[in-house]
Amino acid sequence: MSTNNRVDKVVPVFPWFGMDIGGTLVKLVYFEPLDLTPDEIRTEGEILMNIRHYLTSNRAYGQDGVRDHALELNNIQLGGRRGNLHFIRFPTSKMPNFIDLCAMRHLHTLTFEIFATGGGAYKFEKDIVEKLKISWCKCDELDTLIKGLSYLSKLNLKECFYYEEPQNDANPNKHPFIFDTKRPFLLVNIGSGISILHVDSERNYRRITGTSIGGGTFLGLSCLLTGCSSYDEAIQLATEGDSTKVDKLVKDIYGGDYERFGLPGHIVASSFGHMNLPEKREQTTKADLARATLVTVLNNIASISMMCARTENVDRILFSGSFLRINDLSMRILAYAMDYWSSGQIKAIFLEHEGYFSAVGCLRKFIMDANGYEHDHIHSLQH
Ligand SMILES: Nc1ncnc2c1ncn2[C@@H]1O[C@H](COP(=O)(O)OP(=O)(O)O)[C@@H](O)[C@H]1O
Ligand SMILES: CC(C)(COP(=O)(O)O)[C@@H](O)C(=O)NCCC(=O)O
Repeated sequence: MSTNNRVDKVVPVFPWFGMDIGGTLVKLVYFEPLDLTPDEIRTEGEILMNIRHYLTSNRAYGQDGVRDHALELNNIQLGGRRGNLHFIRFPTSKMPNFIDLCAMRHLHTLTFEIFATGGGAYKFEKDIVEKLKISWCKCDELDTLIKGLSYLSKLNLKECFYYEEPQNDANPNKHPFIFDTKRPFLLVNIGSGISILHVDSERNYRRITGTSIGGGTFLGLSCLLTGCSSYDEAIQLATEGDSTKVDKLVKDIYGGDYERFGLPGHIVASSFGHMNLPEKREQTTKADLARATLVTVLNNIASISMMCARTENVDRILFSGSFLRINDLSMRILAYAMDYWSSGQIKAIFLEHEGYFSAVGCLRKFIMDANGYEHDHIHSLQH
């Protein structure tokens, strides 16, 4: 650690990273300092300078790594320094290659600290500590999720948004939502699986429940049913498909609405309910199957989230997680479902940095720990 005289704060040694090694994707946030002093540049050393140039001058790293350029936050203040925040992802299945690449680029000859979270922070710890010399600090993924959310929603006033008229595809209708973390809300994190949290404040939350039917289910079933091989392809197919060719609707069973219990004819009575009949199977396309898979997963998420919001007595549901990446369709379906089933009482809110909050939370914790803020501990209760 070194002391920064300009702001009288302890500035941790560069490089500054936060990392979330999830069930499907690794999310890496990198803070690129823009205010390096001539002295710092002189002592930075070749390896660090190469890392900085490599990460900031490329948008793709090998075949699998991507820098989400559109999400970059420029010229921000973090830990008393000015810089750009970069958002990078790659598949968790490539984690062993990543560790080897770091060793090849001589990262193991440097001494620095990385705060990491997600299941992979535990699963890959032994390998990382053995092959690289870095100090590996594990953080809880839900603590850092809330920390990162709180930080980014304050930093970026356009972080949160909602749809005014979600069912109207022709109208973007995306509006910024000024988010107040002091009032309770539900946080539904749609990653490989799903965790649902009741958040009272940044320091106080409960994990209410979860479900295994999440982003991994959509991707896995889409690959099985359509032969596609990536998330982007699955989403593209779903956008083009018609789920009513696959799902049995209330009107397919009743010939109209089931009025007594308020079930309109257009809602799904049975997901994939048409697929037992050979003639129906013949009429469906890959796109229809991808769309039905998406709608099945979303209906389940919407119904569990709505039930939780009602029992927890909250009127805002925030949806995070990389499942919502390039997925305007799903956000609109969720927003419409919340609006429809709550008669406008419960609002669905979405986030620009989708799956990156836990990684940002790690970075923030790294800066705070350097400054000895041990008491910034989020109070988490198990259900
Ligand atoms: N490039 C991608 N590759 C794989 N899955 C992706 C990609 N982009 C979005 N997804 C979706 O995001 C989900 C993972 O979300 P994420 O929040 O990163 O969870 P995790 O932390 O479990 O990796 C996947 O299951 C998939 O539905
Ligand atoms: C185990 C997990 C917290 C891991 O997080 P992820 O990598 O999926 O983001 C999540 O997949 C989850 O909450 N699954 C649902 C488990 C359940 O409550 O049934």
